[in-house]
Amino acid sequence: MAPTRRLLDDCFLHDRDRLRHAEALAILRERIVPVAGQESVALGEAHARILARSVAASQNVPLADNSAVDGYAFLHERYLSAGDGLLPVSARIAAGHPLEAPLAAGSAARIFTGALMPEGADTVAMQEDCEVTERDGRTFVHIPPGLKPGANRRRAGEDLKAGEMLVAAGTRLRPQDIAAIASTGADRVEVFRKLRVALVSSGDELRRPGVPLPAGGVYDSNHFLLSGLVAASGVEVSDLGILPDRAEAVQAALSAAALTHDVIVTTGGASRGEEDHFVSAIDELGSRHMWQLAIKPGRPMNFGRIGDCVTLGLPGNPVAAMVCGLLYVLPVLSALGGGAFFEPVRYQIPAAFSVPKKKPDRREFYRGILDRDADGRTVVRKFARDGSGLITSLREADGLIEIPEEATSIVEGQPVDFISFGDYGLAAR
Ligand SMILES: Nc1nc2c(c(=O)[nH]1)N[C@H]1C(S)=C(S)[C@@H](COP(=O)(O)OP(=O)(O)OC[C@H]3O[C@@H](n4cnc5c(N)ncnc54)[C@H](O)[C@@H]3O)O[C@H]1N2
Ligand code: MOO
Repeated sequence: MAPTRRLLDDCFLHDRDRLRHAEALAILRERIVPVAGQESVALGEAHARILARSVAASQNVPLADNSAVDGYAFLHERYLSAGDGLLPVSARIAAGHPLEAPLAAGSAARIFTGALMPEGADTVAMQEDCEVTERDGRTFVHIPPGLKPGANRRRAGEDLKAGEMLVAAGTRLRPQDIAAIASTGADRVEVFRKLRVALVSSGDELRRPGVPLPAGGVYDSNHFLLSGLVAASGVEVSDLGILPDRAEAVQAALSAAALTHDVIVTTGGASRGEEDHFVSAIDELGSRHMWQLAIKPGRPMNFGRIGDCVTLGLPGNPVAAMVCGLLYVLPVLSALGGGAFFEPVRYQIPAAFSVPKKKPDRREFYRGILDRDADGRTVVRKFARDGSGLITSLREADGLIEIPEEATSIVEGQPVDFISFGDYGLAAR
């Protein structure tokens, strides 16, 4: 039987006693209940929103057979029997201007990409392959041999069939999903309402950029890191600014914010120094579901609730804030907002580095840089410096290298798990 872990109440524990990544995810998955509110939005407003009601295709796409190329349309059977492949051109059909009558028997139609196939034609030859001649004031086209019946014709419903499930409820709408819905003629979708997310930074040392720093001051860079990360998941962000290191001020701000937000994301003040007040504020105002994880960086991460509002407390060190933002905050926002509690894809990539000694019992995340070895194989390098305060490492990296709890060393060439920033839309271009 797995040993039960006690509720962690101090930061001087051994990693063995801390909550593991998988346990933290299990707690989050279990305790997050999606918001109920829904609304109808126009497709133009639907990007990154989470679909609340599944959408089925109301009609075939394409609606009718049409030409895939600019060329000449004809009836395959007749072209075979014509022998020399020479057909008179009896019509011209542009996209949006269908032929009113059937195509004259034994003739071809000049046709353009996307134009409706006329009745009496089933195949199209590309114009580059055809030879056009004028004879006695009439135009003839020579269709090359070897075309299969139905060539270059797009069939009605080949993209979507009427009635087919198109996008399932719970999907975060991507441009290609919205394009598919638009292709069926629907102009609105039912989505979950936007989550209201409050962002709070904490620490007497912090200042917003634009003012001079006092001695010992630090600019609040995490605000911009986290607001960008969460805004990309289609939520409404309110900026609650910087809270001082005073218990009453932190409590007052959190209890007020909890009344008007679905989620409060804090950064800093997450460990339990005397100047760190978030954890005690959550204990005072609501309940804490987890704190102190067996991960590096990100150890002081916490999760709790004040009334109906979920609180996610991220460490102040920027690298830890980003790691926790990607691994915990984004899946929580997705699940709360009606979507999936998603797991990032792990790519197995050979390590171009070695770690002779890793502490067991904790999961470590290094900043990984993709590279090629002498044979052209993709490998992953580790950003040389480990500091949790190095924003540079987040900018240089292509993603996170994830080393599981049980590992005690990494040998060069060994495959390691890689989580790509690109999968979050955060790749450098
Ligand atoms: N005795 C212990 N000390 C520390 C522990 C521990 O377990 N025991 N954990 C360390 C770890 S791990 C981390 S991570 C940090 C995080 O602690 P906090 O969340 O309480 O963060 P702060 O102490 O407020 O700040 C840490 C660091 O980050 C800078 N910071 C804070 N907020 C921002 C911001 N918005 N933008 C940019 N930089 C920020 C802050 O100035 C500090 O340098 O605690 C370790 N200590
Ligand atoms: O684990 Mo902290 O989260 O070192 O940066």
